[in-house]
Amino acid sequence: MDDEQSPTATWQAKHRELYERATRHPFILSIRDGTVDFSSFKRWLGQDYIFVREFVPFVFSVLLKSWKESEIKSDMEIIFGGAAALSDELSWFKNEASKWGVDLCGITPFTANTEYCRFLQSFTTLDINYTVAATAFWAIETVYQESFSFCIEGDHKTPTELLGTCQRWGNSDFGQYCKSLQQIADRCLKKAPADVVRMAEEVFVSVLEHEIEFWNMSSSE
Ligand SMILES: Cc1ncc(CN)c(N)n1
Repeated sequence: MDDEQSPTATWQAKHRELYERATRHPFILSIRDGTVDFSSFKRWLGQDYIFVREFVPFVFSVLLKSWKESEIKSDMEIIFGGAAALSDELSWFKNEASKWGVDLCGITPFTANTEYCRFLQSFTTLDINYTVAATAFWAIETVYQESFSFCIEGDHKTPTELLGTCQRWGNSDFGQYCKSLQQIADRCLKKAPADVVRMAEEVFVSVLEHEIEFWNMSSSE
């Protein structure tokens, strides 16, 4: 797709500074240069497990909206693929937590996580349309894809213990999946009325802000 006609690519350029703060956060840079504090990684792991549990109903609500509102059948299949993968993802968190000695039952969500989860919940209502929800979904997945793929690209010094985590979201299949979500969002945005496009852009910015806060929370004491 031509970038000039892609609303999502236009926003990535327009909000470049914020976008870089979300996808090149110091926490991610510390993984890539090998200086990461493992206690920060463990904090991220426990908090992200809580987030992903909340992400499940969010993704299924996007799936439901696509079934109701999209005339393109492949949308549902792509989103269902993402939804189905979440079961494996939760198992991965449990496995990883036991490797790192993180007790997932004893974790209290930090404020940044609670606020992000509340934001996710706000999309599950019927009045939020498919275009806006699909844009949020694309943005959430893409921040992780761009962040973690950077940790395994080029001349990285990512610790061996963290390579599996980085590959989970940084692998090329996940990158392709994010591109498919971007195409869905772009197609919907191109035919959406101006107020919906405006709302979707606000949602894109909010996702970036929540992601930055999530990294901040993970990397601070
Ligand atoms: C905070 C956050 N953002 C995105 C993802 C990718 N699903 C995640 N696991 N956690």
